[in-house]
Amino acid sequence: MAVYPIVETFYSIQGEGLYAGAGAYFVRLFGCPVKCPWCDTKNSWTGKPNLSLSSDEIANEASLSSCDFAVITGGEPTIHPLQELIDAFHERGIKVHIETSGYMPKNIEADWITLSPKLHSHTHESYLEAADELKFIVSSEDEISLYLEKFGGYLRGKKAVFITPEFSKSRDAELLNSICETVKLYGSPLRAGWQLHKCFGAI
Ligand SMILES: Nc1nc2[nH]cc(C(=O)O)c2c(=O)[nH]1
Ligand code: SF4
Ligand SMILES: [Mg+2]
Repeated sequence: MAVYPIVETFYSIQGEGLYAGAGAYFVRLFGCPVKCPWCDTKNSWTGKPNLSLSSDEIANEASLSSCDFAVITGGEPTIHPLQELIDAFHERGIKVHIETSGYMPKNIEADWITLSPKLHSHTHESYLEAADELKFIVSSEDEISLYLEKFGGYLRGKKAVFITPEFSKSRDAELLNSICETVKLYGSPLRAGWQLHKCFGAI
């Protein structure tokens, strides 16, 4: 049975994306080769994991909560062999959402895929095609244009494409205004994104 390096597991509300506001069981796996300078979970790739848990141990703990779905995040969770963990959740009737940057080629089947490609890192085509929703994390107006130039060909058919301010810029009036103007200009599937859990003081 696979054992996973864990930063933390917790039951909270999904703070991001189309499922924002729903109860979700989070599994934050350790390790990320992408190393974004503004990463808000640097403890997921610096230092060491806090514990190791098997797929059954993780899914058993989640099944004690009332969650409909688990969110496997990181770090970059897809550097680990995830299918066994996904199957363990499914055996217990829990759906699985994955948060990835698309760093690895897609080799898993999940119920929902949130892809947050990064401008400085390679994004595998397989995730760009399969993702249910996209999330562009932006630090400046220029980055909004760069994301749309680089990934504009993949927006069609997505359930939503969020443009979300990087957390230290989440009160930057100029950047927020640029996000609103971009959404107004292009329309669907673009949406202004936000981190709801941080407004609620949740993890
Ligand atoms: N509440 C909550 N929702 C989240 N959605 C995506 C998260 C992530 O860190 O990937 C996250 C997170 O860290 N907390
Ligand atoms: S891909 Fe995600 S976890 Fe990895 S450094 Fe970037 S923001 Fe942090
Ligand atoms: Mg987070």
